[in-house]
Amino acid sequence: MSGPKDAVGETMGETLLAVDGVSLGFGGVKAITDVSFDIRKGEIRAIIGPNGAGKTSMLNVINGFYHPQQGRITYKGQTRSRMRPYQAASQGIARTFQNVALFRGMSTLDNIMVGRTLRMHRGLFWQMLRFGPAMREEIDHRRHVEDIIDFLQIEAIRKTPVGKLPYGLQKRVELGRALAMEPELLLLDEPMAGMNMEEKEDMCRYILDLNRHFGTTIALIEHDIGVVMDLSDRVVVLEYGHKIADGTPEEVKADPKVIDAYLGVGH
Ligand SMILES: Nc1ncnc2c1ncn2[C@@H]1O[C@H](COP(=O)(O)OP(=O)(O)OP(=O)(O)O)[C@@H](O)[C@H]1O
Repeated sequence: MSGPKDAVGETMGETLLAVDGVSLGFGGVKAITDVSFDIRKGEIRAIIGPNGAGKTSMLNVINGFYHPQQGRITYKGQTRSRMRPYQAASQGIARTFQNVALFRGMSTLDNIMVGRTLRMHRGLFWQMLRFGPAMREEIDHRRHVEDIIDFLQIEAIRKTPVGKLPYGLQKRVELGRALAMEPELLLLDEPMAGMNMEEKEDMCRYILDLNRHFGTTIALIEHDIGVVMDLSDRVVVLEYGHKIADGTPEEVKADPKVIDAYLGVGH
């Protein structure tokens, strides 16, 4: 597994997304309380914290799935308190889920093609005729999907129904579907959950390659602290819905609040 990144650190800079004073509750349950942090262009930003800390809720706020009762999200300079997930997607925010969310009966290739639908401009009429501009567009989409299949080294399973694949490969296909949207900001919810050591190392490599070679900004939730420390440029730590720390992996690791709340538990 690679060590901390240096190359990206040099190009990292302007704020891509800012979370400002966000609070989110479900009835009596406060999932997030007055949390602020930013994600800079080109970085890998980890969100960590114990179970129930509000991490997944935060990803859901960022991609428009939940609307915060308080606070705002500013993405590429545009501030919003509400946005639908499809708007987030069309503005370049893609995500994967804690539990794989693929069409299990469909092949790897078709699942990744689904990720392209947002990028298709021609209407159904042209698509049905497979004629002129629609045909050219479909060829472009297929080429893009083939590039993703190459990148993720899943050529051998391109025709396999994803329900038949081992879990680690399903997670890789799900990453492929998110990549098909050509995201500027990629949200990964526990991309390594349930994986063995080798699968984790592979996934780490894909995430780092994506970030380094394609410049994709990544925000990820991950429970494996070793992975977080290796991959991330900066880490935000939540506990019971509150932000308790924010900084480089080294800063966060040394923070007594984090040690008490999180690292102290199993490390
Ligand atoms: N849809 C919901 N309805 C009611 N309560 C919810 C909902 N989603 C989350 N919560 C509650 O909000 C709090 C934060 O949950 P969340 O799933 O965001 O935490 P998490 O840090 O992602 O946890 P984990 O690491 O276990 O996935 C928890 O108390 C959870 O029970």
